[in-house]
Amino acid sequence: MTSYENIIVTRDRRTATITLNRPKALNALNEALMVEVVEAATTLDADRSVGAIVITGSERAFAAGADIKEMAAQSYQDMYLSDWFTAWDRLAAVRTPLIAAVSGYALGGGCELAMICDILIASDTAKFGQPEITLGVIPGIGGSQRLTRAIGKAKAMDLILTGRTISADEAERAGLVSRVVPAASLLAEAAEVAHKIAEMSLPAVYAAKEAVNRSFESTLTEGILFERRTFHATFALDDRTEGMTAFTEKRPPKFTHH
Ligand SMILES: CC(C)=CC(=O)SCCNC(=O)CCNC(=O)[C@H](O)C(C)(C)COP(=O)(O)OP(=O)(O)OC[C@H]1O[C@@H](n2cnc3c(N)ncnc32)[C@H](O)[C@@H]1OP(=O)(O)O
Repeated sequence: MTSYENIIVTRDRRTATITLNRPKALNALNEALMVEVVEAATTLDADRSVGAIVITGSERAFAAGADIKEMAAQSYQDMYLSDWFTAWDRLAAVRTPLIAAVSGYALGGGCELAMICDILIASDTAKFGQPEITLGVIPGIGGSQRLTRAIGKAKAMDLILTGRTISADEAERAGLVSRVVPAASLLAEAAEVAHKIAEMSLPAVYAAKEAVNRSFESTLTEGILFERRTFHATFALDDRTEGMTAFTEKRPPKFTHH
């Protein structure tokens, strides 16, 4: 496994965990950290023995946002010519399910990173927000789009225009978070979810993730057709035969991920 400066990557059975590790800066997302997260996630995504990836931070901060100190000296030309933040699109293209395990601050880019993930598990200490407006800028890693799709226009406008921070409970009520757990059990809960997903048929999991994500990109009619055709395609899988046979034989399935 590659060694990294700003993240730690660990493996456990068919799952992996990427831990953001810039504690002195509350895991602020500088360019180096961004490149490392994207490289680690795409490498794990290409490894068929990995069925789910957890992304987490520390107890105090998942990530306190994009690195303000790094951005402060940048000009418009720097941002535009380098297409700053475009690397995060490669994380969004990862096919392996991504589970964000969020404790403490998930602000600005930190909240946006969590929203790129497929399942967002928060500890009861988590705080979410898009405070970019307080810096004279706006979200830049998809916050205005993903937050609005997750919690609706009224609430997204409230957070993005005022920069206010919300608790884990408010985030769960708003639909941003899949579940809220005590801080002490956050990583165990995320690992359990990851292991459960990783036991499923990998191609069926990829197909399910793709179908859900398609709902954000298409009309209802197109999305339903995409789902139906993808469902039909699962009948080509050995795992589909195994799953249905195992059910009729009243035993757990043994998926081979084919
Ligand atoms: C612009 C786009 C597109 C996206 C963005 O994400 S912009 C950033 C959005 N995030 C923020 O505005 C949050 C900034 N951070 C804070 O408001 C506070 O740090 C806090 C409320 C999260 C925590 O406050 P606390 O008093 O507990 O801790 P600090 O002493 O303020 O922070 C510790 C240490 O971390 C550095 N830090 C924190 N956040 C960032 C950041 N986003 N970028 C760079 N550095 C950050 C902070 O400066 C301090 O380090 P020093 O002691 O060395 O100054």
